[in-house]
Amino acid sequence: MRIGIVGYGNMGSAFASALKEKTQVVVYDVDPAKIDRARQDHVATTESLEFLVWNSDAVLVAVKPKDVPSLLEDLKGLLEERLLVSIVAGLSIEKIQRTLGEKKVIRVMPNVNVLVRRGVMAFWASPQVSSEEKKAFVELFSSCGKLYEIKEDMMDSFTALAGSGPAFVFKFLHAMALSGVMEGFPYSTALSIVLDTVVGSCELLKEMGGVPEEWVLRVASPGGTTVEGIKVLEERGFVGTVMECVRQTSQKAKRLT
Ligand SMILES: NC(=O)C1=CN([C@@H]2O[C@H](COP(=O)(O)OP(=O)(O)OC[C@H]3O[C@@H](n4cnc5c(N)ncnc54)[C@H](OP(=O)(O)O)[C@@H]3O)[C@@H](O)[C@H]2O)C=CC1
Ligand SMILES: O=C(O)[C@@H]1CCC=N1
Repeated sequence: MRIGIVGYGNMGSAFASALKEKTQVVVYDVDPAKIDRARQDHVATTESLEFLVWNSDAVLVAVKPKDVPSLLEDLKGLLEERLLVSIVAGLSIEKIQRTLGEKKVIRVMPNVNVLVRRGVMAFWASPQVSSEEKKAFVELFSSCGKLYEIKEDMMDSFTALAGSGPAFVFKFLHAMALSGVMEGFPYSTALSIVLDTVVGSCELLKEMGGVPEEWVLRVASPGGTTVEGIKVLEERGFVGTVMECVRQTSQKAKRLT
């Protein structure tokens, strides 16, 4: 499955870097600086959308929601039997088909971790996509990380948890690293300590199983240090704040396009 990527920004470049190891990839971007960057990254480029489509089996749409309407108009009439893979947040298959007609569309919600082949992605295919095409898509995109097939009505929730999720994790990492600075460590040392702690905790949970709260109790010794910190998180509504953060993010996805 040859892939043509429209938009070489954060996500287009992440997918290009992962997919070019597995298949033929060509990218197109309206910004000449992005085309230059793609060339520096040794990714094949084109300055023509037509060329990109004609030389692809699947076209990956990686532009911002505001740029989608005009791009879909440009793709109309070009796509023919090719697959359209959209990673645009909040953009339903129905909205895409309203412009393009009943084309083959796979809606994907990835996250930036595709850059290191550890993406967490969900997808949902329109009925026009054959089981062979779906299989080929799954095989290829699995090289970018983990794929979940979910119903389209859960896509906005997935966007909040996994698509935006890395930003929330990075905010937490920064907060912990700053705490380390307050305790007297240089920022870089504090960040390294925090990263190792977070990665180790995730690996422990994945390997040993159980739910996070069980492990909280294993860390928090009776009358010890940890429980003092937990009390502050409880008093300041940490869990509720995170839940509201995900809910607001998910709701925004519904208003995006
Ligand atoms: N960033 C993330 O972590 C995630 C993003 N997404 C989705 O991925 C999509 C892309 O996001 P992101 O990579 O961050 O965006 P970026 O702005 O980094 O990249 C988009 C690129 O597409 C270019 N572009 C705009 N219009 C066109 C066009 N008609 N043809 C070709 N290129 C065009 C833009 O140029 P210019 O800047 O000049 O407009 C820009 O270089 C969004 O729809 C977003 O919802 C999904 C999951 C995660
Ligand atoms: O912030 C956004 O709109 C996109 C979608 C998920 C992550 N970034």
